[in-house]
Amino acid sequence: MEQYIIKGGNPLVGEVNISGAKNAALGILAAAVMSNDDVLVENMPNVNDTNILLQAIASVGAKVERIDNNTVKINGANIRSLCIDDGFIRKIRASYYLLGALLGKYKRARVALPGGCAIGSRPIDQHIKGFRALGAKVSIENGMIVAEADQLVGAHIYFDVVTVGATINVMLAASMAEGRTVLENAAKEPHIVDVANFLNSMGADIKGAGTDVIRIRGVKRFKGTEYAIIPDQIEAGTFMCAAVATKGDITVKNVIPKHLESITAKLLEMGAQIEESDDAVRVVATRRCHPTNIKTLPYPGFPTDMQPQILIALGLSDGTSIVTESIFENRFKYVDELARMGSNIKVEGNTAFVTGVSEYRGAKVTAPDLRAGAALVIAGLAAEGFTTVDDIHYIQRGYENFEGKLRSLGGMIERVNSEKEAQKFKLKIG
Ligand SMILES: CC(=O)N[C@H]1[C@@H](OP(=O)(O)OP(=O)(O)OC[C@H]2O[C@@H](n3ccc(=O)[nH]c3=O)[C@H](O)[C@@H]2O)O[C@H](CO)[C@@H](O)[C@@H]1O
Ligand SMILES: C=C(OP(=O)(O)O)C(=O)O
Repeated sequence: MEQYIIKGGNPLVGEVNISGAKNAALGILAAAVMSNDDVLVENMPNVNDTNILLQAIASVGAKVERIDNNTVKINGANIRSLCIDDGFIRKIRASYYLLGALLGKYKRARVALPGGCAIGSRPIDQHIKGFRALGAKVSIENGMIVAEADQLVGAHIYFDVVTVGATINVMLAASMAEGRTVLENAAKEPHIVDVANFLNSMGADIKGAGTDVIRIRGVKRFKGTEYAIIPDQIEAGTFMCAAVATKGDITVKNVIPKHLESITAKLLEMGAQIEESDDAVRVVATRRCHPTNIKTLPYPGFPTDMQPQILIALGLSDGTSIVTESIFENRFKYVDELARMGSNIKVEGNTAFVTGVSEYRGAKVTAPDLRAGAALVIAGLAAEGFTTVDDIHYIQRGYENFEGKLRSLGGMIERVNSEKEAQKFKLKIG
């Protein structure tokens, strides 16, 4: 099993290019099959989740052509099966976008129930409610979500909770329904806007994405398009927190600073210096950071996908912070792992009381999920001594060339496959 070996204690310094947003890419790649013409998607993050989705798209007959590392051409003209199920697709969350896309285009689909990070119960009732409101019959049969409709008809849908997945999924299906759909209490994340912009570039008629009311007029068919995915807000935020945790100086490049505002605001409160330009943000941290309180919220609030990474920095602050996780009920599992590194954190329900320690000490830890895994890597880079992070396949789901980017900032990190390789790395860097 692959693991990361890290020798910590060095500030991370330099510039890093941020990849395309995983959570936008997943919606966009699924949506691409709705056109029968060529769709070129640029700035696609080359990560396990996008690769699994592309394999699934290809397995039902869509043409998938890799142009280069971050560009793919998709043509959905010859889709021959509307049933998507394999061991891999069951592991990712965004498999459910194929349901919305295929239901919209062909009025029926069967897709395995989604997986994704085990961070809470993650129901899909709002997706089902939305599809049903459009006139589909939806059932769960042997681990598959089955949706079919004689005709999809636009509807007025009020989501009971603010949900990214259901907003995108119902938007996909409604974009090819008859007539008008209004989505109320819609999620406003940048990737919702990106998926809507992508659909519009194929000929959809979607207005209001980025606000909590999205209005969609269904169209009969989509044309081809060329589209570049937005930069990844969460990857950028992860490197920004790494700068603070390691008392470094990192410029994240190819970003949209507006998307990072909730993260920037918290890092400023923690005492970091921040410089913004049109498409870059520099984070400089010269001394131990200050504590602050954080509550995760839907956009434009502080993202739940950034909670573990900022908590790693707060765990080294000069006081006590309160971090409240309001989106997923089980997103503090990594705190037990961090305790092995000498942290002082107490979790009660959805709240973590984080008392800063002067340093982390290297230890052997296991990544429980994607963002917590990345957070433990940052802890390792900030820690004294060697850290081993196991189960790094979680991290590879969503970070492109994570260790390469960290190395370019001076991080001493190696991906190894055996104890022998681990020892070799340790001997090399001493
Ligand atoms: C692939 C992808 O884009 N994943 C992101 C997406 O996940 P995902 O789309 O699964 O998350 P949602 O925004 O849907 O979930 C938000 C909240 O709504 C609840 N809920 C959701 C759907 C539903 O039908 N019923 C329901 O009750 C969830 O349990 C959760 O408490 O948004 C999350 C919140 O920003 C991020 O952490 C994930 O990285
Ligand atoms: C939770 C995440 O992803 P997913 O919804 O795909 O599990 C994430 O990206 O942090």
